[in-house]
Amino acid sequence: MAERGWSLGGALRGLFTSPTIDEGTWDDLETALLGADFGPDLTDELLDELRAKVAQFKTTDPADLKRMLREALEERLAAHDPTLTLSNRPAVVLVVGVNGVGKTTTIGKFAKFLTGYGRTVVVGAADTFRAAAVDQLATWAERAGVQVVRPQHAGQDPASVAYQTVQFAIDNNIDIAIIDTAGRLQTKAGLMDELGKVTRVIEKLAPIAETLLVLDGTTGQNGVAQAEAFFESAGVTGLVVTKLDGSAKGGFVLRVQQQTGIPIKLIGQGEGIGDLTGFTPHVFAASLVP
Ligand SMILES: Nc1nc2c(ncn2[C@@H]2O[C@H](COP(=O)(O)OP(=O)(O)OP(=O)(O)O)[C@@H](O)[C@H]2O)c(=O)[nH]1
Repeated sequence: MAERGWSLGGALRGLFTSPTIDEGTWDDLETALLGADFGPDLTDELLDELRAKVAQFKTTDPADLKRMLREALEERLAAHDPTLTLSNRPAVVLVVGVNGVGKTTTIGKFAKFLTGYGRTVVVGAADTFRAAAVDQLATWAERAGVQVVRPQHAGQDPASVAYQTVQFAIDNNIDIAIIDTAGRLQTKAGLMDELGKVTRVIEKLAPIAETLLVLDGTTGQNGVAQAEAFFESAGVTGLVVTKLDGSAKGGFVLRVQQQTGIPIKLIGQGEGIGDLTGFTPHVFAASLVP
């Protein structure tokens, strides 16, 4: 398996080639986990658990420690169900997040991903604050080969564009309607309330299958705060972590899922249309600790 930028592989290399587990091993492991953005609490928790296991199995072999680390990560990553619930017809997916985290890009990639599984998709441009945002979504829709519902005039109420998108899906028998929303800071109460309105209006036509919060994988504790605020205002059902490519922050994925209890459902690893994958705990753990 090719090593990912967010893998711990590089940071752990020296550690697991030393002949025996000693105090230096634990110091180096702590540095590697903190550097990869697991955060202090999770890092301590992992170190305590691994020290106990190493003692229990009376091993001094770094290869055993490596396997135990991979297993500890996988067990935690698998504590939440990453399955996307898209069986309603139409399945409505609302995509939310702060500015610039990669919402629109994610929607383009997600539309392509779904059509690859034979699903029909329409995307709705309910980001009506910026004309450029609508054009950007339309460009991604074209690349993905799916239809787009645009606002009928500048500044149209985002809830009404969302409604029209779901109506379009119903009228045209389309499987999945994905709705792009404007980026908003989680601290702006008015904008967060607007998401509640978008949700209520959509639900006049169809239940929302998934509300996906897009998080930039390099934002650390602030990403956790974003997840908590959006969870309260918008009832987030899943997280999408983007920009993991070129970041050394793979630990963020576990940290944000563990601290918020919201499952990670998709992972973005690049700006290309194919750079989105489902989240498979086993595969992710094996990539983190190769
Ligand atoms: N490297 C990398 N870049 C990404 C990824 N996802 C998105 N981007 C880049 O992040 C930037 C912002 O992406 P957008 O999709 O416009 O973000 P947005 O959340 O829709 O932005 P607003 O509409 O302003 O809120 C763009 O330059 C994207 O190419 C990713 O997984 N990896």
